[in-house]
Amino acid sequence: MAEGSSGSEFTLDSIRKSLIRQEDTIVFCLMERAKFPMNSALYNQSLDLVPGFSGPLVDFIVQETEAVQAKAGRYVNPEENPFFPDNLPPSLVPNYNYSQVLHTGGASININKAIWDMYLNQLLPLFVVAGDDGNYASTAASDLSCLQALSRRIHYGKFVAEIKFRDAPHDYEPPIRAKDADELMKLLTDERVEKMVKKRVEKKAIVFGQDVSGSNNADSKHYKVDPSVVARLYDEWVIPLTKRVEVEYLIRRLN
Ligand SMILES: C=C(O[C@@H]1C=C(C(=O)O)C=C[C@H]1O)C(=O)O
Repeated sequence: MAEGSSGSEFTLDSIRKSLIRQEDTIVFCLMERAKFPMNSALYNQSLDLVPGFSGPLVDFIVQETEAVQAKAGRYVNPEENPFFPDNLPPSLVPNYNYSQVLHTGGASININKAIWDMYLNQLLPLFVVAGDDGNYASTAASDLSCLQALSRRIHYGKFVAEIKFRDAPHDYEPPIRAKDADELMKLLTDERVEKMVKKRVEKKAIVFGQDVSGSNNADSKHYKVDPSVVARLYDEWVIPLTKRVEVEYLIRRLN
C-alpha cells in the first residue's frame, strides 16, 4: 500500500497521508525539471534522432527505461502503471507479495495517455523556460520522474475509491449498478479536502522552491517553480484526473 509502509493499514486517513507525501515528490520533481530549458527537440515527432526508432526521443528514452524497470518488477506493484504498456518485458525478479486490496476489475485502469498529454502539451510550457541546452537524456529522465510521480498520485484514486466503497457500500451500490457516473462523482467529491490540497501544494512550492541564502537578504519572490502553476496543476488536472480514476474504478467495482 502506501509507499514504504507494510500494507497493514488501509484507511482513508492513511491513503490521504500518502497523497500528502506524494505532493512533496511532485513539487521536487517539477523543480528538477525546471533546471533545464524546454529542449523541444526531445519531443519532436519528425526528427528521428535515434537510428532504427521512429518517434520522438522522449518516447525512446521512456520506453527503454520502462523496459528495464519492468524487468526489475516495477509494474508488479499495483500502484504503478507504465506509459508504454505494450510489449513490456516481464519481471525477472522474485515477486514481492504486495497486498492485493483492489478489486480485479479496476486494477487494470490506466489513464497515462491523458497524463502524458497534459504534462507535455499543457503543463511543461507553464514552468520551463524556452531554449535548448542539449541535455536531452537528463531532461527526459527528469520528465519521466515527473510523469511517474503524477501517474502514481492520480492512479492512487483506485485505492481512494476502494476505501470509500468499503466505508459506505450502501451509498455506492445503487449508482454503481445504475452506472451513474455523475452520481458517483458527487458521492466521492469532498470539496473541503480539495481546497486544502490546493492551498497546501501552493505553500509547498513556496517553501521548497525559494532560494536559500546564508545571509538574510534572500530573494523571497523568486521560486524555482511558480507556486500558482502548482496550484493550477492540482486544480485543473491532478484532482479531476484522480476523480476520473475513482469513478472508473467504482463503475467496475461490482463486476
Ligand atoms: C482523493 C480524494 O477524493 C477526491 C479527490 C481529491 C484529490 O484528488 O485530492 C480530494 C477530495 C475528493 O474530492 C479524497 O477524498 O481524499
